[in-house]
Amino acid sequence: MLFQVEMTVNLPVDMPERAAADIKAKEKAYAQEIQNAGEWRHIWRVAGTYSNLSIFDVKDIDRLHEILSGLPLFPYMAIAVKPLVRHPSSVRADDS
Ligand SMILES: O=C(O)CC1=CCC(=O)O1
Repeated sequence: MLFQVEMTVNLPVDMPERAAADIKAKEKAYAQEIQNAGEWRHIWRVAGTYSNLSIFDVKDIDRLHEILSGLPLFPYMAIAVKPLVRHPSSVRADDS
């Protein structure tokens, strides 16, 4: 199943710089692991924001929730999920 996910990060203003750098490094490692596994298909920065737009390809919504709730930045993010289905006018042979 394909999902579009928008994540907006809101770190507390009083979070020490070192703690912020550490959590961002953990987030990157986790995100790259899921990308390499093929479940996190795209991640794009929304220009001018601290948000990303991502596409996930997972077996079900429970797996998506498992991934998202495991994000180190999860406690500091607003997340919006939209399920996607194939568009009848798409010229792509698959859903890549
Ligand atoms: O910086 C972000 O948009 C938050 C984030 C999600 C995965 C990642 O590596 O950073």
